[in-house]
Amino acid sequence: MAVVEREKLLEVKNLRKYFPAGKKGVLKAVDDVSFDIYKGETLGLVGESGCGKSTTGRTIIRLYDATEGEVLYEGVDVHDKKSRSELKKFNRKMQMIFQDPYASLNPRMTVKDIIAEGIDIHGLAKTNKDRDNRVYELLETVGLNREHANRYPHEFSGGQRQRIGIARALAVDPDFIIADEPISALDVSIQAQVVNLMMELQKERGLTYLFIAHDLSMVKHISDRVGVMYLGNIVELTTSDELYEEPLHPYTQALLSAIPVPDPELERSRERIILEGDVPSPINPPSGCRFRTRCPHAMDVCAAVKPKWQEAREGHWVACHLYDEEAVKQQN
Ligand SMILES: Nc1ncnc2c1ncn2[C@@H]1O[C@H](COP(=O)(O)OP(=O)(O)OP(=O)(O)O)[C@@H](O)[C@H]1O
Repeated sequence: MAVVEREKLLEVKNLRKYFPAGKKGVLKAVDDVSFDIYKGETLGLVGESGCGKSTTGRTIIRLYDATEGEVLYEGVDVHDKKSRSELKKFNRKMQMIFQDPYASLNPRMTVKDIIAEGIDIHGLAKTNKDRDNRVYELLETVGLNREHANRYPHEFSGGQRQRIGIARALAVDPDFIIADEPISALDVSIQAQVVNLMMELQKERGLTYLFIAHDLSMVKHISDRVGVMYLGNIVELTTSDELYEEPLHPYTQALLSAIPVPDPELERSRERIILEGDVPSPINPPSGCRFRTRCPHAMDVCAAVKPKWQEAREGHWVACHLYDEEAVKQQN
């Protein structure tokens, strides 16, 4: 895939986001994460609940300050102290769509005012009529219509509310959108519609997406490349096709084995990989490797030395001692 030759829009370098966690010290929600996103691509980010996907997205867009590391947008660090006007410029380029279309829209505002918020902040409409027309156009872009403009969020279904959230994000004509589990709260029948809408908008407007999700099958459908997060780290990153066909990390293999396939015959014959223990929490991370049953090293090496982040094959990155013999040797 030509992705590797494309121009970088975003570079995330050694990003860490720690939260204070009482007497226990710090909670390492994001712990040294690095990746690039190329212009016009969709990078999927998957992993179990609590692994740090949302915190990564929120830190990139500056909803949180980074504890350490850099986020370069077109080569400029978004976390550097900037003037108000520079920050405003960034805010226009990067937008976010949230998981819960019920909670993320102000119930007291009309759809028109919700969508026009960014238009107002950035002074994009010269007159009220211009403002209205922009809102009507955006409603039509996301598959709603102008009659919806004066209604309130509670009058809409989940899928329609997510469309309103998308229209709100598009109102300032961004280049980059972080979609934080935009379909998780929706009925399965509606999920594909929202994903298809996002893909159409990407094609029409040249958008770049960071698409955060639980659902691995939908992520494959929308993403050019996919990163797998585990306990605040990205453990594997490659093209969507390669990740699903030849996953290297035992954690990715386990996540993929949990996706049911429609063919009952095939489903019965598949090996389902069971991960040891509960979903790990960064507040109390497991001391040994959770993948030891899959790993010939079968030792606590992961707890002692973090596996190196390396390109195991061209464009296919992984952090696992299965592919880091040097670290294993040092431990022996
Ligand atoms: N504002 C915060 N203050 C303290 N801890 C937080 C905060 N936000 C997230 N966390 C913690 O950071 C860790 C990562 O959370 P995050 O929401 O990023 O995970 P996630 O992978 O997006 O999970 P989910 O899919 O459940 O949203 C969790 O342990 C969470 O409890």
